Amino acid sequence: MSAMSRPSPIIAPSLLAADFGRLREEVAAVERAGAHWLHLDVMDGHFVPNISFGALVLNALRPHTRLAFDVHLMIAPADPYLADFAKAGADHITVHAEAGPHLHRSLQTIRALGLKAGVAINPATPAEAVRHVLDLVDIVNVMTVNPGFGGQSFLAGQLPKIAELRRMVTEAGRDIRIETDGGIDAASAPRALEAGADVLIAGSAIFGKPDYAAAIAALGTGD
Ligand SMILES: O=C(CO)[C@@H](O)[C@H](O)COP(=O)(O)O
Ligand SMILES: [Fe+2]
Repeated sequence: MSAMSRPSPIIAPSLLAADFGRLREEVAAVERAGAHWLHLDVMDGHFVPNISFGALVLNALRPHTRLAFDVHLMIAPADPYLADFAKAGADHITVHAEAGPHLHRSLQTIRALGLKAGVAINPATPAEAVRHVLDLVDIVNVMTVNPGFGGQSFLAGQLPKIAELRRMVTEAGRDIRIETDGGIDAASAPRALEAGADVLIAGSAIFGKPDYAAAIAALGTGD
């Protein structure tokens, strides 16, 4: 699809790259700058080698923004915490296919909580891993870095997987968003969109820039 005919992507700034001493202001700033969703990376120091923040931070931010909270759980197991994140204000909860032990059950639980359900897959995980849960998901998150840290380089080898997932989603005939997560900047964004992603998650490429609105515009248009 050409850039001309492609619909505008959803832009989801990743809070992981924000100034943690000024989270409320940072969220307000990306909302003013035109962000569509806020991506919240929850890390447990076990499933991934880093610890970020948990439901208390979502709860504290929830009254201060209308942005949808797109919560990316990099925790294992996730199930004992799903209700906490729902209560704290998550709109979407994404769990990793690799986090186990029962992906199908985790997705059922998220839906039963009344939220949009997402599945994320690591770079080494094939697209096929999500085929049998496509009837339960609203979002597929394709990790374009190894999860755990912001500021890593985009793994272009994941582009064929994004394209394969786009074909699978089209065949499934369901309205499922495909996120590309990690290393997204003005150079990689158009490649991910061309492959079939429709949600761009970006931390450093937005919060690392002085002008958030310009940074968001640069991702959406590839300028
Ligand atoms: O889930 C993750 C990392 O595990 C991402 O959401 C990153 O936070 C994206 O950061 P950048 O690569 O855009 O800096
Ligand atoms: Fe993420």
